[in-house]
Amino acid sequence: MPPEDVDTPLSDPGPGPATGPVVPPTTEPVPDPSPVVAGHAATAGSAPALSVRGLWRRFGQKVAVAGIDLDVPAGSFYGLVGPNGAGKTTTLSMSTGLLQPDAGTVHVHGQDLWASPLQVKAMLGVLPDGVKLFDRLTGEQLITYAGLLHGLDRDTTAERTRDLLTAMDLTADKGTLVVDYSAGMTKKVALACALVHVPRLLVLDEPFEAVDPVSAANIRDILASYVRSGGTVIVSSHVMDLVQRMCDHVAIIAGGHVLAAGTVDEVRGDASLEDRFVDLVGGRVSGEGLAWLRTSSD
Ligand SMILES: Nc1ncnc2c1ncn2[C@@H]1O[C@H](COP(=O)(O)OP(=O)(O)OP(=O)(O)O)[C@@H](O)[C@H]1O
Repeated sequence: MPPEDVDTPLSDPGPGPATGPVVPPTTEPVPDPSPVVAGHAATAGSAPALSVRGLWRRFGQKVAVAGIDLDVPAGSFYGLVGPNGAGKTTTLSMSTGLLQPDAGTVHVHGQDLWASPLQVKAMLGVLPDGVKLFDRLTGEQLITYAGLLHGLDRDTTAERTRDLLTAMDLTADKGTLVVDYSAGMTKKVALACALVHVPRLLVLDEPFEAVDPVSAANIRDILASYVRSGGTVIVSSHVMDLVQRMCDHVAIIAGGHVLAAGTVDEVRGDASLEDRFVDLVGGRVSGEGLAWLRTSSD
């Protein structure tokens, strides 16, 4: 039986102490995952990092997610794209234990999320949409709190907190209350909290929204390094160009359904991802529609 909905990623301490650097070392990169189409087997011999089957969620009369199947290969950098209201956040929330599905199963590295929520959540780093944080803590305190909740010892937590503050360009503001952070700073400190315990699977809902270009480039480097070392990242984004450049796999969802999924090259074919997205999703409207919006009287 699934647990009740949870509204903060910091509410579940992961078991066991963990050690090691904040971002897994890059000295032994793992090879890129082999091409996979969602719903099919992942890299031979290993369970997908995330496997969802028949995921459903309704809000009143609105079906937000209508029976989604998705396999995210271990070691992939996976983009989840779709128009506003497509069901991305609802899918990611159900895939990370933040929202109870009406039906369907979620497995993370082969383990059933709802049967073993604590074990599975210890493998997850989550940046949810509309992050709810303990914002009366300073940035430094918040990352420290996240590390300790996940069972890290104090020295490891302090070291990683320092490194993460540097990586997110938040060192100068480490003593500022999170409630006084800008939207981008809040996003970055939340991302630091998601990384501090070195999860096996990072699930990031719109991680670059409101983040400045330099910080975004730094975060992309951190995530790319994390993937090269064997971690798996799922990001939702509306920026097709970014997903095409950054991700190796992508799923396009709309209306609570998966329209296409696979490697980025498989999904986009000969077109750009953006053109493929518009082809599949449709919805372009003529710019001639808002005649009253013209400022010239001509
Ligand atoms: N708590 C809720 N109560 C009622 N309806 C909801 C709720 N959460 C989501 N929905 C509805 O479910 C649908 C999917 O929403 P969701 O937030 O998953 O979309 P999304 O793809 O993340 O959109 P966006 O790109 O705009 O963030 C939308 O129609 C939305 O209005």
